[in-house]
Amino acid sequence: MSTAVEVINLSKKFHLYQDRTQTLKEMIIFWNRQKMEDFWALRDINLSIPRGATVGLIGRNGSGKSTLLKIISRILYPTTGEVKINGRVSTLLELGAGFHPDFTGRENIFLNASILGLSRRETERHLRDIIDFAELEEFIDNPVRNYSSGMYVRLGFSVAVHVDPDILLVDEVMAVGDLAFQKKCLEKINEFRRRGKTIIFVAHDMSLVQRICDYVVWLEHGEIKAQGRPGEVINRYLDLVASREEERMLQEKEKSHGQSEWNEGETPTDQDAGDKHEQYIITDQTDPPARTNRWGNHQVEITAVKMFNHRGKESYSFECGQPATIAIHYIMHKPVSDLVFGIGIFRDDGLHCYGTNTDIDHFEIESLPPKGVVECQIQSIHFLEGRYFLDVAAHTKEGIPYDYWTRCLEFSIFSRIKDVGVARLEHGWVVLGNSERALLKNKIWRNKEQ
Ligand SMILES: Nc1ncnc2c1ncn2[C@@H]1O[C@H](COP(=O)(O)OP(=O)(O)OP(=O)(O)O)[C@@H](O)[C@H]1O
Repeated sequence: MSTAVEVINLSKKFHLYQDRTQTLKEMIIFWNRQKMEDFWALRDINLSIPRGATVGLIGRNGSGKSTLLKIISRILYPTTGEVKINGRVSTLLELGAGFHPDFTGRENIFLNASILGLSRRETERHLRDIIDFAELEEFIDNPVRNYSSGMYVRLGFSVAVHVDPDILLVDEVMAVGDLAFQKKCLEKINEFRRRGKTIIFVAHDMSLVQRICDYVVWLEHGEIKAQGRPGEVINRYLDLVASREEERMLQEKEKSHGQSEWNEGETPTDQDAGDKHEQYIITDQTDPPARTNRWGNHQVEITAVKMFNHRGKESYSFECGQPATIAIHYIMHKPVSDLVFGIGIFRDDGLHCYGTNTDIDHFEIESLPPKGVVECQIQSIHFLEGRYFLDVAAHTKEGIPYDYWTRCLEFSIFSRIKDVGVARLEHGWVVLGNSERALLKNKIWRNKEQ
């Protein structure tokens, strides 16, 4: 198979100017003393992309993906190394690149197409298709400075695909368009794949990369961390993202540790507790409480709350569907007979996602040591990707709080699948013909009768 793009020992250095002057006077005096630092955005990249491959460039912000794409499309030049290209390249980089804001959409089509190597006559031949694909008929003679970001991206994508390139380079612009346009872009990309074109695109949406790429290159600090089949590379990348997130959450928890502890003398009364509870519920409708909040009569005190992952390691970052354990450490200052432990999980926009307690779950607490740990063991935490907050409480069966602790900790969920909503429902899909459907109905009906 012949090679479409070959990147050989490529590195790119930027000069970063550290301008420390504060005033005009300082600028004039120190104009030639600006401190300049070298920054290597890419280091020793070697890649060989075969013709017809769809390649995803992944990596965290600032890892060098766009810089690599710009060098391949000859917008930037490498500091060392070289790029060999086999075929006509069309690029869709950041929003509005290659557009003049004062020109109309129509004028920009000609400008953009000429940058991408099309003659005026060729552009005229494709003009109708470009406008139709971009769905900009009504606005095509307006200056593009009046366009929305979605309109910009539609026009840019439309030109980029209609110049009939051999190699299509797309930075993460698809995320800007609406769902209908994203679908159209994907159809076009799939059509390109069928026609054996080479596509290199930058994406943060791993499910998209998984779906359409044959090959993935993962950049980290300007170097290739891994490359190969999408499943393997994406899993390694997501594992690293998850472990960094876990570290961050642990550090944040350590930082906030102690902030929510209450002082002996400040223990609120039951009356205060009732008031605060009400306050909390009201705030919860629109804006979750910004800080942790505690109240109760302190006969049973929650001394610490921790979360653990499926390996039993303390963790505040979980993959959707994995087990999670909430451990509530308590001390009983006075023996109590009707103790209930509860949890509440809130999304960062305040949505109450789940709540339960030992009473609802009919978990009878018969003899409780004066000091111990109660664990809520969740088999699969099915919330979708996002930030969540945990409330824990020890209270009587009537709901009188011994210790009620809102937002006692924050945790995050990440997911390799991009379904939407609040929680993942375990499900499957089947396709049935009409006769099978009828059989199935009969079966369900018979089952009901039994
Ligand atoms: N013209 C420039 N001058 C100086 N530094 C630059 C320039 N362009 C990019 N950089 C730096 O190079 C690094 C890589 O940037 P690049 O845009 O390639 O990253 P990226 O992986 O595409 O990030 P993102 O996912 O946020 O788009 C960043 O630290 C960025 O600040």
